[in-house]
Amino acid sequence: MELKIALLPGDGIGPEVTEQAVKCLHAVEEAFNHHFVFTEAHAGAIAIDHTGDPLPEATLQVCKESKVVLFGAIGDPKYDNDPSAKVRPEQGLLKLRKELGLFTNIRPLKVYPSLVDRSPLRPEKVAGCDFTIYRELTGGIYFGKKTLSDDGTVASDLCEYSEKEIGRIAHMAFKAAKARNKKLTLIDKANVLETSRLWRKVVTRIGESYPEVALDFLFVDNAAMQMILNPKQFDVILTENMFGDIISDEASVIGGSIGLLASASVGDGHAMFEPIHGSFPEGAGKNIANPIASILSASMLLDHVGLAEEAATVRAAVDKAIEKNVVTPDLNPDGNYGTDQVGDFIAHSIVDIHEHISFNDENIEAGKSTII
Ligand SMILES: NC(=O)C1=CN([C@@H]2O[C@H](COP(=O)(O)OP(=O)(O)OC[C@H]3O[C@@H](n4cnc5c(N)ncnc54)[C@H](O)[C@@H]3O)[C@@H](O)[C@H]2O)C=CC1
Ligand SMILES: CC(C)CC(=O)C(=O)O
Ligand SMILES: [Mg+2]
Repeated sequence: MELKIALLPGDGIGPEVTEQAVKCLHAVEEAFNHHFVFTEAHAGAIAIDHTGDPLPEATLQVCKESKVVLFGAIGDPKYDNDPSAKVRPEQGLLKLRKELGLFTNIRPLKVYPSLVDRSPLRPEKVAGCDFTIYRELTGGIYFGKKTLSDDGTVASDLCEYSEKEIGRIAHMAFKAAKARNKKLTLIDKANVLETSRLWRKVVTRIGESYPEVALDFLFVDNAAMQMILNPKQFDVILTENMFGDIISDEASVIGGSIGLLASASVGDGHAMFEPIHGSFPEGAGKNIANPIASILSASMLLDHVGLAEEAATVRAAVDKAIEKNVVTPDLNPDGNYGTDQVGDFIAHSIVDIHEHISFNDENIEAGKSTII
């Protein structure tokens, strides 16, 4: 298959982890005889440095002309430490999500058996934990009107949702739940927020078309607690933009590190794949960032374009690295493996696994840590 991939490494550790994902995609090309055409472009702080714009028009064009986008991370302390900055790296990412119509962000969490002891929670609480978060990505408070009074003492951010915005992601989450363990939990704050009450109404109505899926509701404060008390109760979580952002970082520690969590953003036709973490500026240039979230994002990309066996092979190679403890310091502070070495190991394993294992429908499905 010939496939056009837009590559936006971004800032901080973004380029380092994306490099490993590209290495793994090259290994897939070699093993399966595909041809991937990468076009690299700037986004985030690096794009501001070059053009003054965190999402230059040329970058947006590259993304629109490619079948899929592989994104690293954006963000830089020089903007984080300057609250008065008018142009910020994060605006580029938000605009990109909006422009590409990526209204659904899928963030799967799976606890690897060999990492159970890395979780800050007790092993029996987390062993076997496997759920997926469906986070709305192009609406809500991140996109609402912002105001700041002339004297700078009063600010506001508007949170707005329409039935249409809620309905389209709700259908995707119900379909995912139907294909998984048939449970959907809507996380909201319907005891306080009007937007949350609209979410409940729309999701309840849509739920009638999915009678096999058990729907329940949790207020977000309780959900944050339940995530730690009993994470195995979850199957598919559906939530709005900001709650999903927060809950998914919290969920990531269950599995041992945020450096393991990948995501797929889909919607009107375009699709983008990125780790859930940020640019981890303190880790940049030190060869310590975990590349697995980026590599698993690449595996979600392969699934998305119909290359299921290739995606399963990447996941199997990641499983092998984790089982053999070929992991970065976030998972093994006493180990000897950096970002590069983990990327090399997984890339070599992809070729090796392809030579020795033939995936059928059953074992492809068994590695279902990705799209649903
Ligand atoms: N999608 C994106 O591009 C995102 C960008 N950001 C931006 O990133 C910058 C830093 O934000 P933070 O709040 O510090 O979040 P962050 O996700 O970059 O880092 C938080 C902590 O998570 C750990 N971590 C993150 N990625 C890791 C990896 N691959 N391997 C090992 N450990 C990892 C580190 O301990 C780090 O201190 C900010 O400018 C922020 O706006 C934040 C979140 C998402
Ligand atoms: C930096 C934000 C725009 C995004 C974020 O934190 C995320 O998508 O997880
Ligand atoms: Mg986030």
